[in-house]
Amino acid sequence: MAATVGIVGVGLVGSAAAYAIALSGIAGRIVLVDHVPALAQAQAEDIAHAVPFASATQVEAGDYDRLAGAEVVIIAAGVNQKPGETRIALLSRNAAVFASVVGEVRRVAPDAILLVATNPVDVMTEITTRLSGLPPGRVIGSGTILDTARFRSLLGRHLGISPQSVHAYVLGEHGDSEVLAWSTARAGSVGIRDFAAQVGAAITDQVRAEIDDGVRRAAYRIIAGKGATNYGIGAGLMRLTRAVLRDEGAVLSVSIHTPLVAGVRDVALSIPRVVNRRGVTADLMPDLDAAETEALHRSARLLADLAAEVRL
Ligand SMILES: NC(=O)C1=CN([C@@H]2O[C@H](COP(=O)(O)OP(=O)(O)OC[C@H]3O[C@@H](n4cnc5c(N)ncnc54)[C@H](O)[C@@H]3O)[C@@H](O)[C@H]2O)C=CC1
Ligand SMILES: CC(=O)C(=O)O
Repeated sequence: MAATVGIVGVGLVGSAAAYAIALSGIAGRIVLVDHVPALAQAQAEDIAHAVPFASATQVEAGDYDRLAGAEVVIIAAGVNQKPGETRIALLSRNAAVFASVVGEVRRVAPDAILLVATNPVDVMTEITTRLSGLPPGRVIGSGTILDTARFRSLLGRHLGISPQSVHAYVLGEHGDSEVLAWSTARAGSVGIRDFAAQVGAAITDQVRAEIDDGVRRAAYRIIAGKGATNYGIGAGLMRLTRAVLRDEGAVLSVSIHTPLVAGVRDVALSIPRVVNRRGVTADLMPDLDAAETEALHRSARLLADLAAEVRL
Protein backbone atom coordinates (compact mmCIF):
# COMPACT_ATOMS: atom_id res chain seq x y z
CA MET A 1 0.00 0.00 0.00
CA ALA A 2 1.27 3.48 -0.85
CA ALA A 3 2.68 5.33 2.15
CA THR A 4 0.97 8.12 4.07
CA VAL A 5 3.05 11.11 5.16
CA GLY A 6 1.56 13.52 7.70
CA ILE A 7 2.71 17.11 8.14
CA VAL A 8 1.78 19.10 11.24
CA GLY A 9 2.27 22.84 10.84
CA VAL A 10 1.82 23.77 7.21
CA GLY A 11 3.05 27.33 7.02
CA LEU A 12 6.04 28.07 4.80
CA VAL A 13 8.19 25.08 5.79
CA GLY A 14 5.46 22.45 6.10
CA SER A 15 3.89 23.44 2.80
CA ALA A 16 7.27 23.47 1.00
CA ALA A 17 7.89 19.95 2.30
CA ALA A 18 4.42 18.86 1.18
CA TYR A 19 5.02 20.36 -2.27
CA ALA A 20 8.41 18.66 -2.66
CA ILE A 21 7.01 15.31 -1.48
CA ALA A 22 3.98 15.60 -3.78
CA LEU A 23 6.15 16.34 -6.83
CA SER A 24 8.61 13.55 -5.99
CA GLY A 25 5.85 10.92 -5.97
CA ILE A 26 7.38 9.06 -3.00
CA ALA A 27 4.13 9.03 -0.97
CA GLY A 28 0.68 7.80 -1.89
CA ARG A 29 -1.04 10.27 0.41
CA ILE A 30 -0.06 13.47 2.22
CA VAL A 31 -2.19 14.72 5.11
CA LEU A 32 -1.81 18.34 6.23
CA VAL A 33 -2.72 19.39 9.79
CA ASP A 34 -2.51 22.89 11.25
CA HIS A 35 -4.12 24.65 14.16
CA VAL A 36 -5.53 26.98 11.51
CA PRO A 37 -7.63 24.40 9.62
CA ALA A 38 -8.49 26.84 6.82
CA LEU A 39 -4.77 27.26 6.10
CA ALA A 40 -4.25 23.49 5.92
CA GLN A 41 -7.26 23.18 3.62
CA ALA A 42 -5.99 25.94 1.32
CA GLN A 43 -2.44 24.51 1.18
CA ALA A 44 -3.80 21.03 0.39
CA GLU A 45 -5.99 22.35 -2.41
CA ASP A 46 -3.17 24.42 -3.92
CA ILE A 47 -0.61 21.58 -3.76
CA ALA A 48 -3.17 19.10 -5.14
CA HIS A 49 -3.32 21.27 -8.26
CA ALA A 50 0.42 20.68 -8.83
CA VAL A 51 0.07 16.91 -8.57
CA PRO A 52 -1.35 16.19 -12.07
CA PHE A 53 1.87 17.60 -13.55
CA ALA A 54 4.08 15.19 -11.64
CA SER A 55 2.62 12.26 -9.71
CA ALA A 56 -0.53 10.60 -8.42
CA THR A 57 -0.19 11.66 -4.79
CA GLN A 58 -3.40 12.33 -2.87
CA VAL A 59 -3.13 15.56 -0.86
CA GLU A 60 -5.68 16.32 1.85
CA ALA A 61 -6.15 18.37 5.00
CA GLY A 62 -7.78 17.31 8.24
CA ASP A 63 -7.51 16.90 11.98
CA TYR A 64 -5.05 14.67 13.83
CA ASP A 65 -7.22 11.57 13.39
CA ARG A 66 -6.49 11.67 9.66
CA LEU A 67 -2.84 10.88 10.45
CA ALA A 68 -3.78 7.33 11.49
CA GLY A 69 -1.52 4.83 9.74
CA ALA A 70 1.08 7.41 8.69
CA GLU A 71 4.58 5.98 8.20
CA VAL A 72 6.21 9.40 8.60
CA VAL A 73 4.97 12.54 10.36
CA ILE A 74 6.86 15.79 9.81
CA ILE A 75 6.46 18.41 12.54
CA ALA A 76 7.01 22.00 11.36
CA ALA A 77 4.57 23.70 13.73
CA GLY A 78 5.51 26.78 15.70
CA VAL A 79 7.00 30.21 15.27
CA ASN A 80 9.85 31.12 12.92
CA GLN A 81 12.64 33.71 13.26
CA LYS A 82 12.11 37.41 12.70
CA PRO A 83 15.01 39.17 10.91
CA GLY A 84 18.09 39.10 13.16
CA GLU A 85 16.53 36.69 15.67
CA THR A 86 18.43 33.48 16.57
CA ARG A 87 16.87 30.04 16.37
CA ILE A 88 17.49 29.55 20.10
CA ALA A 89 15.27 32.56 20.89
CA LEU A 90 12.29 30.49 19.67
CA LEU A 91 12.77 27.72 22.21
CA SER A 92 10.21 28.49 24.94
CA ARG A 93 7.45 29.34 22.45
CA ASN A 94 8.00 26.23 20.35
CA ALA A 95 8.42 23.95 23.37
CA ALA A 96 4.91 25.05 24.42
CA VAL A 97 3.58 24.17 20.94
CA PHE A 98 5.21 20.71 21.05
CA ALA A 99 3.73 19.99 24.49
CA SER A 100 0.38 19.51 22.74
CA VAL A 101 1.43 18.45 19.23
CA VAL A 102 3.66 15.46 20.06
CA GLY A 103 1.04 13.72 22.22
CA GLU A 104 -1.61 14.09 19.51
CA VAL A 105 0.70 12.67 16.85
CA ARG A 106 1.70 9.71 19.05
CA ARG A 107 -1.97 8.99 19.89
CA VAL A 108 -3.02 8.61 16.25
CA ALA A 109 0.19 7.45 14.57
CA PRO A 110 2.09 5.40 17.14
CA ASP A 111 4.23 3.62 14.53
CA ALA A 112 5.29 6.70 12.58
CA ILE A 113 8.86 7.91 12.31
CA LEU A 114 8.79 11.54 13.50
CA LEU A 115 10.77 14.12 11.51
CA VAL A 116 11.25 17.40 13.38
CA ALA A 117 11.89 20.67 11.52
CA THR A 118 10.81 23.32 14.04
CA ASN A 119 13.63 25.44 15.48
CA PRO A 120 15.78 25.30 17.46
CA VAL A 121 15.61 21.92 15.79
CA ASP A 122 18.15 20.04 17.93
CA VAL A 123 16.51 20.98 21.21
CA MET A 124 13.05 20.39 19.70
CA THR A 125 14.25 16.90 18.67
CA GLU A 126 15.39 16.22 22.23
CA ILE A 127 12.02 17.47 23.55
CA THR A 128 10.12 15.32 21.05
CA THR A 129 12.14 12.27 22.05
CA ARG A 130 11.29 12.86 25.71
CA LEU A 131 7.60 13.64 25.10
CA SER A 132 7.03 10.74 22.71
CA GLY A 133 8.87 8.05 24.66
CA LEU A 134 10.06 6.70 21.30
CA PRO A 135 13.52 5.19 20.83
CA PRO A 136 15.91 7.98 19.74
CA GLY A 137 16.41 6.61 16.22
CA ARG A 138 12.71 7.09 15.47
CA VAL A 139 12.69 10.83 16.27
CA ILE A 140 14.86 12.53 13.67
CA GLY A 141 15.56 16.25 13.54
CA SER A 142 16.39 17.69 10.13
CA GLY A 143 19.44 19.04 11.97
CA THR A 144 22.22 20.08 9.62
CA ILE A 145 20.79 18.42 6.51
CA LEU A 146 20.24 21.93 5.13
CA ASP A 147 23.61 23.32 6.30
CA THR A 148 25.34 20.34 4.69
CA ALA A 149 23.48 21.10 1.44
CA ARG A 150 24.62 24.73 1.68
CA PHE A 151 28.23 23.65 2.35
CA ARG A 152 28.24 21.23 -0.61
CA SER A 153 26.63 23.77 -2.87
CA LEU A 154 29.22 26.47 -2.10
CA LEU A 155 32.17 24.06 -2.26
CA GLY A 156 30.87 22.61 -5.55
CA ARG A 157 30.53 26.08 -7.02
CA HIS A 158 34.06 27.04 -5.93
CA LEU A 159 35.57 23.82 -7.34
CA GLY A 160 33.45 23.72 -10.49
CA ILE A 161 31.89 20.32 -9.71
CA SER A 162 28.40 19.14 -8.84
CA PRO A 163 27.37 19.45 -5.17
CA GLN A 164 26.41 15.75 -5.26
CA SER A 165 30.07 14.94 -5.93
CA VAL A 166 31.21 16.90 -2.88
CA HIS A 167 31.28 14.78 0.27
CA ALA A 168 31.35 17.23 3.14
CA TYR A 169 29.26 17.57 6.29
CA VAL A 170 28.19 20.18 8.79
CA LEU A 171 28.03 18.79 12.34
CA GLY A 172 26.61 19.80 15.71
CA GLU A 173 23.91 22.42 16.15
CA HIS A 174 21.72 23.53 13.27
CA GLY A 175 22.59 27.07 14.24
CA ASP A 176 25.30 29.51 15.10
CA SER A 177 27.67 27.01 16.79
CA GLU A 178 27.63 24.50 13.91
CA VAL A 179 30.90 22.92 12.77
CA LEU A 180 31.93 22.72 9.11
CA ALA A 181 34.05 19.57 8.88
CA TRP A 182 36.68 20.85 6.44
CA SER A 183 39.31 18.29 7.39
CA THR A 184 37.22 15.36 6.09
CA ALA A 185 35.71 17.10 3.03
CA ARG A 186 36.30 15.32 -0.28
CA ALA A 187 35.69 15.89 -3.98
CA GLY A 188 34.85 12.42 -5.23
CA SER A 189 37.46 10.41 -3.35
CA VAL A 190 40.14 13.14 -3.27
CA GLY A 191 40.78 15.43 -0.31
CA ILE A 192 39.27 18.84 -0.97
CA ARG A 193 42.57 20.76 -0.71
CA ASP A 194 44.35 18.44 -3.17
CA PHE A 195 41.52 18.69 -5.66
CA ALA A 196 41.33 22.47 -5.24
CA ALA A 197 45.06 22.71 -6.03
CA GLN A 198 44.63 20.44 -9.08
CA VAL A 199 41.94 22.65 -10.58
CA GLY A 200 43.61 25.94 -9.64
CA ALA A 201 40.91 26.92 -7.14
CA ALA A 202 42.89 27.00 -3.90
CA ILE A 203 40.94 27.14 -0.66
CA THR A 204 42.62 30.19 0.84
CA ASP A 205 41.75 31.54 4.28
CA GLN A 206 39.54 34.09 2.58
CA VAL A 207 37.67 31.45 0.52
CA ARG A 208 37.23 29.35 3.64
CA ALA A 209 35.88 32.33 5.60
CA GLU A 210 33.46 33.23 2.79
CA ILE A 211 32.14 29.67 2.54
CA ASP A 212 31.82 29.43 6.33
CA ASP A 213 29.83 32.66 6.38
CA GLY A 214 27.77 31.52 3.38
CA VAL A 215 26.71 28.43 5.31
CA ARG A 216 26.48 29.72 8.89
CA ARG A 217 24.75 33.03 8.08
CA ALA A 218 22.57 31.85 5.16
CA ALA A 219 19.34 31.78 7.15
CA TYR A 220 19.89 35.30 8.51
CA ARG A 221 20.44 36.69 5.02
CA ILE A 222 17.47 34.89 3.48
CA ILE A 223 15.16 35.86 6.35
CA ALA A 224 16.28 39.50 6.00
CA GLY A 225 15.40 39.32 2.30
CA LYS A 226 12.16 37.30 2.21
CA GLY A 227 11.04 36.81 5.81
CA ALA A 228 11.69 33.04 6.04
CA THR A 229 13.54 30.12 4.47
CA ASN A 230 11.47 27.30 3.06
CA TYR A 231 12.55 25.75 -0.26
CA GLY A 232 15.87 24.33 0.93
CA ILE A 233 14.40 22.74 4.03
CA GLY A 234 11.33 21.59 2.07
CA ALA A 235 13.61 19.62 -0.27
CA GLY A 236 15.68 18.39 2.70
CA LEU A 237 12.58 17.04 4.41
CA MET A 238 11.58 15.31 1.18
CA ARG A 239 15.05 13.72 0.97
CA LEU A 240 14.79 12.50 4.55
CA THR A 241 11.25 11.17 4.02
CA ARG A 242 12.43 9.31 0.91
CA ALA A 243 15.28 7.70 2.85
CA VAL A 244 12.72 6.36 5.33
CA LEU A 245 9.94 5.31 2.95
CA ARG A 246 12.31 3.62 0.50
CA ASP A 247 14.43 2.05 3.21
CA GLU A 248 17.47 3.58 1.52
CA GLY A 249 20.20 3.37 4.12
CA ALA A 250 21.16 6.88 3.01
CA VAL A 251 23.89 8.74 4.91
CA LEU A 252 22.46 12.12 5.93
CA SER A 253 23.52 14.63 8.58
CA VAL A 254 20.56 14.57 10.94
CA SER A 255 19.92 15.16 14.62
CA ILE A 256 18.90 12.50 17.12
CA HIS A 257 19.36 12.06 20.86
CA THR A 258 22.92 10.74 21.21
CA PRO A 259 24.19 9.11 24.41
CA LEU A 260 27.75 10.47 24.10
CA VAL A 261 29.33 12.75 21.52
CA ALA A 262 32.48 14.92 21.72
CA GLY A 263 32.61 14.31 25.46
CA VAL A 264 28.99 15.43 26.07
CA ARG A 265 26.28 13.04 27.26
CA ASP A 266 22.64 12.84 26.18
CA VAL A 267 22.33 15.52 23.56
CA ALA A 268 20.54 15.78 20.21
CA LEU A 269 22.76 17.10 17.41
CA SER A 270 23.84 16.18 13.92
CA ILE A 271 26.51 13.87 12.65
CA PRO A 272 26.23 11.79 9.48
CA ARG A 273 23.88 8.90 10.19
CA VAL A 274 22.32 6.00 8.28
CA VAL A 275 18.59 6.55 7.66
CA ASN A 276 16.22 3.79 6.60
CA ARG A 277 12.68 2.54 7.29
CA ARG A 278 13.46 1.97 10.97
CA GLY A 279 14.79 5.53 11.32
CA VAL A 280 18.44 6.11 12.20
CA THR A 281 20.27 2.81 12.54
CA ALA A 282 23.95 3.81 12.66
CA ASP A 283 26.26 6.80 13.05
CA LEU A 284 29.33 7.66 10.98
CA MET A 285 31.39 9.93 13.19
CA PRO A 286 34.01 11.67 10.99
CA ASP A 287 37.65 11.68 12.04
CA LEU A 288 37.90 15.38 12.98
CA ASP A 289 41.00 17.47 13.67
CA ALA A 290 41.59 18.97 17.12
CA ALA A 291 39.96 22.35 16.40
CA GLU A 292 36.85 20.73 14.93
CA THR A 293 36.60 18.32 17.86
CA GLU A 294 36.77 21.23 20.29
CA ALA A 295 34.16 23.17 18.30
CA LEU A 296 31.86 20.13 18.28
CA HIS A 297 32.29 19.80 22.02
CA ARG A 298 31.26 23.45 22.50
CA SER A 299 28.24 23.03 20.21
CA ALA A 300 27.15 19.86 22.03
CA ARG A 301 27.61 21.49 25.46
CA LEU A 302 25.48 24.46 24.42
CA LEU A 303 22.67 22.21 23.18
CA ALA A 304 22.77 19.92 26.23
CA ASP A 305 22.59 22.93 28.57
CA LEU A 306 19.65 24.42 26.66
CA ALA A 307 17.73 21.14 26.68
CA ALA A 308 18.39 20.70 30.41
CA GLU A 309 16.61 24.00 31.09
CA VAL A 310 13.39 22.95 29.35
CA ARG A 311 10.67 21.87 31.77
CA LEU A 312 7.92 19.78 30.17
N1 LIG B 1 15.09 22.88 10.44
C1 LIG B 1 15.35 23.79 9.52
O1 LIG B 1 16.34 23.70 8.79
C2 LIG B 1 14.39 24.92 9.37
C3 LIG B 1 13.46 25.14 10.34
N2 LIG B 1 12.59 26.17 10.24
C4 LIG B 1 11.65 26.30 11.35
O2 LIG B 1 10.40 25.70 10.99
C5 LIG B 1 9.37 26.28 11.81
C6 LIG B 1 8.22 26.70 10.91
O3 LIG B 1 8.62 27.78 10.12
P1 LIG B 1 7.62 28.44 9.05
O4 LIG B 1 6.90 27.39 8.32
O5 LIG B 1 8.41 29.45 8.32
O6 LIG B 1 6.60 29.17 10.02
P2 LIG B 1 5.09 29.55 9.67
O7 LIG B 1 4.67 30.55 10.68
O8 LIG B 1 4.97 29.90 8.23
O9 LIG B 1 4.32 28.17 9.91
C7 LIG B 1 4.17 27.61 11.16
C8 LIG B 1 2.81 26.94 11.19
O10 LIG B 1 2.67 26.24 12.44
C9 LIG B 1 1.30 26.33 12.77
N3 LIG B 1 1.14 26.05 14.20
C10 LIG B 1 1.50 26.82 15.25
N4 LIG B 1 1.15 26.21 16.40
C11 LIG B 1 0.57 25.04 16.06
C12 LIG B 1 0.01 23.98 16.81
N5 LIG B 1 -0.05 24.01 18.15
N6 LIG B 1 -0.51 22.93 16.14
C13 LIG B 1 -0.48 22.88 14.79
N7 LIG B 1 0.04 23.88 14.03
C14 LIG B 1 0.56 24.93 14.66
C15 LIG B 1 0.90 27.75 12.38
O11 LIG B 1 -0.51 27.88 12.25
C16 LIG B 1 1.64 27.91 11.07
O12 LIG B 1 0.84 27.55 9.97
C17 LIG B 1 10.04 27.44 12.55
O13 LIG B 1 10.36 27.06 13.86
C18 LIG B 1 11.29 27.71 11.74
O14 LIG B 1 12.29 28.35 12.47
C19 LIG B 1 12.60 27.01 9.18
C20 LIG B 1 13.50 26.82 8.17
C21 LIG B 1 14.50 25.80 8.19
C1 LIG C 1 15.64 29.07 9.31
C2 LIG C 1 16.65 28.01 9.32
O1 LIG C 1 16.82 27.31 10.29
C3 LIG C 1 17.50 27.84 8.16
O2 LIG C 1 17.14 28.23 7.05
O3 LIG C 1 18.62 27.35 8.32
